[in-house]
Amino acid sequence: PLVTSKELFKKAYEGGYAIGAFNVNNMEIIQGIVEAAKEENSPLILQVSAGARKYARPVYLKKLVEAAVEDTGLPVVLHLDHGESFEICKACIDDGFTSVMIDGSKLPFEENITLTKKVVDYAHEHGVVVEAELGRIGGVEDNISVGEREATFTDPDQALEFVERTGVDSLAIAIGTSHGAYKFKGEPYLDFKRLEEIMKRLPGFPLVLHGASTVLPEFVEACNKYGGSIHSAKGVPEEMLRKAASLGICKINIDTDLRLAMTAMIRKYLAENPSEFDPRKYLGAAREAIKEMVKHKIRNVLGSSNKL
Ligand SMILES: O=C(COP(=O)(O)O)N(O)CCCCOP(=O)(O)O
Ligand code: NA
Ligand SMILES: [Zn+2]
Repeated sequence: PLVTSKELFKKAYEGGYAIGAFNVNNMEIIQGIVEAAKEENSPLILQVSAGARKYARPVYLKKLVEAAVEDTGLPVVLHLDHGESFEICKACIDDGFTSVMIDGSKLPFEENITLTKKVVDYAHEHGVVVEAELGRIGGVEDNISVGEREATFTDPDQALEFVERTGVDSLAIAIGTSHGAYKFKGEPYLDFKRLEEIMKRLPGFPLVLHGASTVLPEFVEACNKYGGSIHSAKGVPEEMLRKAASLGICKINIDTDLRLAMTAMIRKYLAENPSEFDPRKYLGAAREAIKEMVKHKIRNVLGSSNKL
């Protein structure tokens, strides 16, 4: 069935593990992710960005996720990733999503609170949970100085006030990650001191880590071996993610690692099978690559195997 993340996060917090939140854009990606979670007996969040809704059109993604739930019997959270307006959150809630993110992190503090509270009120009326964001998760190429770090990372006192005033169910925090494949120019760094300060103020409250792909080198190399050109790509070491999962981080967002695994596999397949032109061959190989990547994340990063 489709479920909210409320109980999943509570168990994850107490159990010292995290739930994977994987972005979906088409059938093969959904199938690969869900097959992995089934085999690992793991709770799962499938998340849809605004870009995915535009690419696949909402009804296709909704029906594909419903098909995955029917086919596997898995409890799945269907989550809107980075909703930027009340309207898109409302549309997803009305469309049967069980969780939405309202990302007001670009707004001033008070406006983020007002917008988030409006979404929380509507969502809670409909039995849906809400994730918000405080602090700026960097863009793709951000490499920020200490000064900027203070300005963009989540302030622990503000986090407490934000949660109290909005009633939000989970909070995406900024402690050094950024979206995409180019997260760090220097050494990877997550501000665990800041995470612990936030946890002190919000004991037991589910925190969310965005920009949590590792950008595994073997997949970047495979992309480049078969015609790709991806350079200076760097992500969050899996050791750091395991530490975050053992702490108050209950949801870990992963998209880039799936993109790299899928792209490497398709490039490799086409290079090694030049006379093949049946899309099921390379899309099927891509599906397998997604499945293996998600199983790896569940086992090696999230710790959510056999937690269903
Ligand atoms: O935190 C993350 C993923 O972080 P990652 O890039 O480290 O995997 N996410 O929230 C996923 C962002 C996906 C963006 O999707 P569109 O291209 O459709 O806008
Ligand atoms: Na955790
Ligand atoms: Zn994100």
